Amino acid sequence: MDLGNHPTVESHSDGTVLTSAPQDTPVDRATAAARRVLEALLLTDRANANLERVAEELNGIAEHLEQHAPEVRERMVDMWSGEGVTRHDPVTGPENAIAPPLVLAGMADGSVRGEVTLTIPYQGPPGCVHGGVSALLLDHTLGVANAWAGKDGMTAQLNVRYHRPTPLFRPLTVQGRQESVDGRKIHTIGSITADGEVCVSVEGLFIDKKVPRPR
Ligand SMILES: CCCCCCCCCCCC(=O)SCCNC(=O)CCNC(=O)[C@H](O)C(C)(C)COP(=O)(O)OP(=O)(O)OC[C@H]1O[C@@H](n2cnc3c(N)ncnc32)[C@H](O)[C@@H]1OP(=O)(O)O
Repeated sequence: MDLGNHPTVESHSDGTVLTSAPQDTPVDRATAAARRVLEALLLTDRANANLERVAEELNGIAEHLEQHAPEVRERMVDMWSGEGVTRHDPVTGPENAIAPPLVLAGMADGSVRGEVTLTIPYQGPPGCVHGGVSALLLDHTLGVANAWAGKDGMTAQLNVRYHRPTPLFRPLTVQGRQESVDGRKIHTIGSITADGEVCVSVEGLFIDKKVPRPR
């Protein structure tokens, strides 16, 4: 992808935040509220007599947002301008309601890491994180690790090993690190740990390829 100018381990200090932490802006507050709605819908009593009204009100909000939406092409240009690269993705994006969102920092040793606690919308097995969600978090984290290392690409392979169930409702540490670069091939590894134990580990092969930003 064309990531534009972004911090790298060569140019920035230990602990540099690489993704967009949620801010106190209307769009971030609205997205946080949507995240809260997603979770509340899963948790509320199925017999809640007001669900019909909830559906009407949520559809009303969606209609309002749709009425104020520019053409998708135009919106995409705006989305990918400036800092946009980390504001809308499904892992770290504060503007994306399906993102937890995970905040990642770059370390002086070349790794990137962040902490996140996942809740009911990300459930796979009872009380545990869905394996696809873990793969999503790690794919993106490896992508950010590549950007931090200064050579990024597109995922060609992601080999995922699930060592033990990944718990919901507990702090998880997500990390990634570029291992080596061989021409256009980039090898990157990562893991999700809970209470110091590895739940998921990945090895990724990325290929250096630039997908231009919409203009
Ligand atoms: C702070 C800002 C943060 C911002 C950070 C944001 C991070 C976002 C991270 C998101 C990451 C994603 O989800 S990316 C989206 C998911 N991935 C994709 O959609 C990729 C779809 N696939 C493709 O576009 C393509 O197949 C590519 C790019 C992977 C490769 O195509 P290509 O460019 O034509 O390259 P090609 O000539 O085929 O291959 C080049 C060399 O790589 C090898 N190769 C290619 N594919 C594979 C493969 N799957 N497995 C093994 N080897 C492979 C070839 O054999 C060849 O080796 P040799 O003959 O040279 O030895």
